[in-house]
Amino acid sequence: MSEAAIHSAYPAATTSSGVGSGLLASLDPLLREWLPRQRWFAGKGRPVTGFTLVAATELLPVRAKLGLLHLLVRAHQPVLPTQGPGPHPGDCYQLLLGVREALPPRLAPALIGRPAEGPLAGLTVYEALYDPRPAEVLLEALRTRARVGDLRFERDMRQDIRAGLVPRLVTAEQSNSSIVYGDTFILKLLRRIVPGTNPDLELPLTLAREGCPRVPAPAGWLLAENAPPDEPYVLGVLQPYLKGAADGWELALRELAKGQDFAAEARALGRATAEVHTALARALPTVTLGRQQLELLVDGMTERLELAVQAVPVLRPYAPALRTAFAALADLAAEGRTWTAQRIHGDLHLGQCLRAPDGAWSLIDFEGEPSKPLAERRMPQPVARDVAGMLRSFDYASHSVPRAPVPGDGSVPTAADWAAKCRAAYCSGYAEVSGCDPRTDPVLLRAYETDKAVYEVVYEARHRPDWLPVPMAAIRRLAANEDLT
Ligand SMILES: Nc1ncnc2c1ncn2[C@@H]1O[C@H](COP(=O)(O)OP(=O)(O)O)[C@@H](O)[C@H]1O
Ligand SMILES: O=P(O)(O)O[C@H]1O[C@H](CO)[C@@H](O[C@H]2O[C@H](CO)[C@@H](O)[C@H](O)[C@H]2O)[C@H](O)[C@H]1O
Repeated sequence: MSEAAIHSAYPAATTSSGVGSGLLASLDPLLREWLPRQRWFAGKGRPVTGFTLVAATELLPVRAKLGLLHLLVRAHQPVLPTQGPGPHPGDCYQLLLGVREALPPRLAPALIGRPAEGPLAGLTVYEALYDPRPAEVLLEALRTRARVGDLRFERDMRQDIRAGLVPRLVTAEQSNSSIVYGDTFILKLLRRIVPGTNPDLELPLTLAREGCPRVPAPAGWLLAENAPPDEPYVLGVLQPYLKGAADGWELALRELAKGQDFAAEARALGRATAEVHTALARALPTVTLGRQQLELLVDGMTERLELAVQAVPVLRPYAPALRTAFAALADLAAEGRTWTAQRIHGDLHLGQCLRAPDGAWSLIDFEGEPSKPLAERRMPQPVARDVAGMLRSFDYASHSVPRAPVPGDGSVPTAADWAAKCRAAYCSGYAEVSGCDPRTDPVLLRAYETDKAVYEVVYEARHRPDWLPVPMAAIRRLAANEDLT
């Protein structure tokens, strides 16, 4: 499809235009009900009290047989005491809405509703990504570098993107939404949108330029320009699809269930992590963290702990002991220790690692912790933070597979043995490539593992309460200062 065939009717950033507000008013009651049910909705547990339209673009005309609306919508919610001082404008979400007269039965699960009034009155509105046709429009727009209103579709011309690749929506649990095209490319559409350079595009582009093969090189990307406050929004990234790849989490659970160890893969993962870190340190600035910076880092960890205690009160009894892990780091800084910081992945765990059928590992999803401000996610940090994320993940895996009771005579490895072996192998692999074994800095590692476990407690309480016992078990061990490596 040519750019001309993609129709743009609404002016971009239609916050105050008559069409824009009429459109949102008609969608408001439907979105209030539908949005909080989505896996990627970040404001769970608080009602949505209203919406503001940030931008609306008509990718296919809504009065045609099939309409496609691209919306950036700010959802307003009551502010939590833990959110600190404002302003709190509400989270901005990217929505792709299909519009038809009636939904064919195969699209029934995608239904959002039928607006009673406004420009869409009498039509059926649904989640467009379930529908192949709108998904095709997105790929075609990337392929042809279309510009529609303020939407800018870009691509790397060195990668061949064939026309007509068949789309399918990824149904796995994720924080955003992804579409696979013909088992060749995968398009991740970010859901909670923040202005500015998004590391999910920035870091894979940087690594591709560095020739690092551990990350699929972006083939296309979608931006919104001129969105307030005048910084582009990164809305999506197209990357080569690693066909037949399995993620580290699936593989680890499979091996655990069979009673097999995972040390060889853990070592390969350590090597892959170090390759990525080494390339990032080459390409982007590194800084030295001295006493002052360390104090800020430790303050951040401590503050996150305090907020977590308020949000998830079962943490409270462990808080004093957990604080000592952070204080020990501050003590080292006070003695004059310094650390190097660089750009890192920021939310590394087994689910972010894909093993191709040939055994090669790739890292994906460089968005960082989605709940953190973008500026914080893009700050140089010690590599120990990513390492700690992976170490936590081996622990998560070992606690997630129900196993028959083990004899206790050492003949069958316990979950703890399994995780310990993975941890050691991962650190050895990391050291083989980087020349630096993360275990030689146990205070830093412990502080980051504690910080991560605290994050996980909040994450699980909010998104998957059944999983809460997994990070809580780690919290108990970290608080008891048990040897983790
Ligand atoms: N390049 C890729 N090749 C194959 N599968 C991928 C690729 N990138 C992501 N995936 C799969 O897509 C899903 C979502 O990817 P991810 O980037 O982690 O999204 P999110 O940030 O929404 O969690 C994961 O299940 C992952 O395994
Ligand atoms: O992959 P995302 O960017 O969506 O990351 C978030 O969700 C993860 C869960 O899907 C969560 O990871 C936690 O659970 C994993 C098992 O499902 C485990 O491997 C990780 O170690 C654990 O942290 C992640 O923290 C969150 O940011």
